[in-house]
Amino acid sequence: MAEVLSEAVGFEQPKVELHVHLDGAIRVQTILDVAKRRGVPLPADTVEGMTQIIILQEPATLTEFLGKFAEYMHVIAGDREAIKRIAYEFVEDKAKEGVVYVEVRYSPHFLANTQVEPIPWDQEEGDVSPDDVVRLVNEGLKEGEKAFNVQARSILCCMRHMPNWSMTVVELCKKYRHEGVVAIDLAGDESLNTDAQSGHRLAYEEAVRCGVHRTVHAGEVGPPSVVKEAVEVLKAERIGHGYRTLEDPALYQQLLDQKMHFEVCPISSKFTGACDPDFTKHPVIRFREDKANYSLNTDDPLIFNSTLNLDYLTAQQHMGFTQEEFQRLNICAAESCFLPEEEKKALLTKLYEAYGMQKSTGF
Ligand SMILES: O=c1[nH]cnc2c1ncn2[C@H]1C[C@H](O)[C@@H](CO)O1
Repeated sequence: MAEVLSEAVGFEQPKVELHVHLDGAIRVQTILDVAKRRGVPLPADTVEGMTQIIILQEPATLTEFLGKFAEYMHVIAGDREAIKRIAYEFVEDKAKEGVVYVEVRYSPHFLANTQVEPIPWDQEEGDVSPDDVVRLVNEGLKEGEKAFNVQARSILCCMRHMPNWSMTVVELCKKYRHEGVVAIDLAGDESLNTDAQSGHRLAYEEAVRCGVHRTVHAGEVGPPSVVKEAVEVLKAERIGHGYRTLEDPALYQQLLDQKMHFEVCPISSKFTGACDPDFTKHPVIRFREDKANYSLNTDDPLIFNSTLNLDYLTAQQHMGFTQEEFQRLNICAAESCFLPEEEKKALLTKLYEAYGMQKSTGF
């Protein structure tokens, strides 16, 4: 897919990306390098070979997609140098894609090998805790920001199937809120667990109490009731994906009225089976027609073998998106980002200038 359209550029102006998983955006070369250094055996020893193993070749289910992380997470998890490296390289990759501001998310527990129960990816116990992971990612992002002139912030993920991790996640959000962590998320398999368990609810209550920003994966493959719960119970300020909101017209209208932000990931939604693979039927077309508040994002470019440009090109070539709409949705993304107000204003000014607009004549 990437090869066919690789020459064209969908939107060349500065972009904002709000929904991308750090552990779904690792370079294959880095996985190979780290595996070699640590002596971890892999089923292939070339970028091409490992890419074929990691990527989803055809539309699948969210559950099948989530299984792909097990192909390589054991290589990176528990290794300080690797964790910092993936964060740094991530910023470099975003700079090349023309992103000026990004919020990148991950589960600190999934990259740890101690103080996490159970220890993920069949690792032996080591000495990298979820707290260490957050510090290492912060360092990598900060160094990347300086080197590549991209503003990068992070979001820490709770995992649907691990409610016992969630209080630690919110505590880490609080601890590192002045070092680049801007919000909490709830990710994972919505199709297995449609009601948020009490561990997640308590963590989100604490987030509200402490002014930690909140986003929730909801309505990606789960029914509109998951979106409703995200908004009403978890007090989500943004919705990850949210496609199935359209099945509940009253809920959709309510979210339109309150200008809820939908973090849309077109290519992802095809490969996870969240949406019809025919892009001309994609929910984001309806979002566009209704002038909803939404952004375009990659989600997990490693596993979809994609780039942000490919998401924009897809919107342009299969859904009739215009440059003007790309500008509008990036301004929506900046307005809905989790930066403090002053920094958000500066980001908006940067976009208005790049797009040649007066702030007052925006959309
Ligand atoms: O699209 C997604 N939906 C739900 N969960 C996801 C998606 N992409 C990645 N994840 C999970 C797997 C990652 O290990 C985790 C944290 O980034 O979040």
